Amino acid sequence: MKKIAVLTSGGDAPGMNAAIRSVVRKALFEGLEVSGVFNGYQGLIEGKIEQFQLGSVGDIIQRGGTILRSARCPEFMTEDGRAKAMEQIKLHAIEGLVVIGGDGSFKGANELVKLGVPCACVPATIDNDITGTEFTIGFDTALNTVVDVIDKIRDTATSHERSFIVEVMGRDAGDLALWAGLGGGAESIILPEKPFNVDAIVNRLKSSTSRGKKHSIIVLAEGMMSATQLAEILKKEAGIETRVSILGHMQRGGSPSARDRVIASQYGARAVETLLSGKKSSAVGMRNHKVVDYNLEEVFTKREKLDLSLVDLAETLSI
Ligand SMILES: Nc1ncnc2c1ncn2[C@@H]1O[C@H](COP(=O)(O)OP(=O)(O)OP(=O)(O)O)[C@@H](O)[C@H]1O
Ligand SMILES: O=P(O)(O)OC[C@H]1O[C@](O)(CO)[C@@H](O)[C@@H]1O
Ligand SMILES: [Mg+2]
Repeated sequence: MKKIAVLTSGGDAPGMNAAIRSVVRKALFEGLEVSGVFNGYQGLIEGKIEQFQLGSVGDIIQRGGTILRSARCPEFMTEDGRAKAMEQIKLHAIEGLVVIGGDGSFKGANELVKLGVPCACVPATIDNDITGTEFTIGFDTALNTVVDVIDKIRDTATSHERSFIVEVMGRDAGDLALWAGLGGGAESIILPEKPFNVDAIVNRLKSSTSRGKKHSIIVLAEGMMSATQLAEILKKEAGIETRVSILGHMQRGGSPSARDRVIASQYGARAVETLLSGKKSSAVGMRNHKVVDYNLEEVFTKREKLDLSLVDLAETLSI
């Protein structure tokens, strides 16, 4: 193998830059040529490909977002789109591709594998929703961002003796909401993975009010419902007034946490090693504090269950 390329795809995640740096520098260290593909699969289709040197990834380990830019690319979901991407891969003599992104980006890589392109996938998404790895790049930074915001909301919730609903990203997964709820001391956490029980939430709010607790924070995962919907339900069913705070894209921004930089550095280098070792279709990740690589197919099997005992713990601790 003489030349590989790297791209970032799907929603950006803090730590993607640290992963790009790791891929590029490890590849150069191993004597490979390495190119950066701009704008994800869209850039692959359009041939937005540049050869990288050591200096191309200088001063980026601490930066949020992705210097390669990212995209959601419907054209790549079509055979025609992928055929155009294959022309560029051949034109640039790319023999292996590192795809940094989420589950959708991994599906895209799997399609390229079927067309004969060896791919190594690096999990990077604030959603933490990739089967086979305990942690994705970006999750830790987003978690710290959300907890920081919950702390701030609690100040005003306490001062005004109000209940707040904080809507957290995560697409269909509740990981970010669960960890942020526990870390932020939320009174209730509502997740797509757990049946929604309006009575239980109302009872918790009422019993804490009767004990003199006048404020509360409900953390809601976006995949369950919208915060506005939940506020309406609580108003209609129990006459409970809440303020709504939808955190939105601020959760994807900011300088990556030290932990995200470390795992990004580990994952990126491991992805290059898997390509060099001749593996054609792999993903890297973390299991029991160890960096691993595994067959990409595993990502598309059923997702491990979220540890819902953490919801019970959060509720026990916030009575
Ligand atoms: N089944 C598929 N076949 C081919 N390409 C796909 C497929 N699914 C997704 N992709 C490609 O991957 C891109 C990114 O996927 P998606 O928008 O789901 O984000 P992601 O990688 O899961 O990241 P995140 O969820 O963090 O935003 C898509 O826009 C598309 O170009
Ligand atoms: O940035 P977009 O395209 O609006 O996508 C938002 C989605 O992307 C994510 O931020 C990352 O997958 C999800 O949590 C969220 O549902
Ligand atoms: Mg995804």
